[in-house]
Amino acid sequence: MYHVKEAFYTLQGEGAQAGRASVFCRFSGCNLWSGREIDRASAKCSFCDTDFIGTDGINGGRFNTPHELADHLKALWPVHAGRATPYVVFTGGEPLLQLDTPLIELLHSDGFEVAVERNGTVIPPPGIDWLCVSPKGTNPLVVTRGDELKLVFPQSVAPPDQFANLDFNHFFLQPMDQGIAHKNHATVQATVAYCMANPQWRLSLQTHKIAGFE
Ligand SMILES: C[S@@+](CC[C@H](N)C(=O)[O-])C[C@H]1O[C@@H](n2cnc3c(N)ncnc32)[C@H](O)[C@@H]1O
Ligand SMILES: Nc1nc2[nH]cc(C(=O)O)c2c(=O)[nH]1
Ligand code: SF4
Ligand SMILES: [Mg+2]
Repeated sequence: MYHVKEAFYTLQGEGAQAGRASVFCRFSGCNLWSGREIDRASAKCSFCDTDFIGTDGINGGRFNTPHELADHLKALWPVHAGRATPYVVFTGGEPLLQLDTPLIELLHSDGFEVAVERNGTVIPPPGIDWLCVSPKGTNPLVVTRGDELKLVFPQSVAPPDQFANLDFNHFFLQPMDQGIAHKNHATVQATVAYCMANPQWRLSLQTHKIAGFE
């Protein structure tokens, strides 16, 4: 049984694939936070910007089999998509608590590329086409390779230096959203300054929030 908070068609807003049309599947639940505000301060990840409790979001629900969920996600990709490769992004919550090989294989057999946004503390199944890892505080990474490392910045206990030599093709810093408009905000300025002083790192802005397309 899969628990999905919400699923929707949009553009990837962040990182190296920003701007790409994507079906998002947001799984319910996370291993680093209950999702309840009352637990936030004591959670292993305390700056989360997402509601991932329950299955009550748009196109959310419980799915008994990988076939059911794959069909549900496939139906969100536009029929007249031309030459674009269909793309699904699994996020959450922590998607690797639920994503498994049968679901990945079904999506592959229908031509989808499969991407994952993960916190790095859960071992992924094989076959994922695009792995984004976003380390959280001192929670140990169980896998230190992937396509992109996207660190929310700043985290005092997780400075970028700690990750700069890991086996990734892209290194991004994403300003921590604290519910304040991005423009001219001190966190964005600090992130820009860090990337300018350490050009291995690139700026990732959450474009869906800035442009308001979601
Ligand atoms: C909500 S998380 C879900 C996936 C997974 N649990 C993870 O943490 O990577 C999706 C992305 O949003 C980022 N994120 C979460 N809270 C944020 C915040 N307050 N500001 C900026 N990015 C944030 C995460 O680091 C991650 O890259
Ligand atoms: N448009 C859009 N892009 C995203 N990239 C990563 C997201 C996430 O919450 O994992 C996200 C999201 O929530 N919306
Ligand atoms: S690990 Fe990801 S989903 Fe879990 S609380 Fe942190 S940002 Fe949110
Ligand atoms: Mg998000």
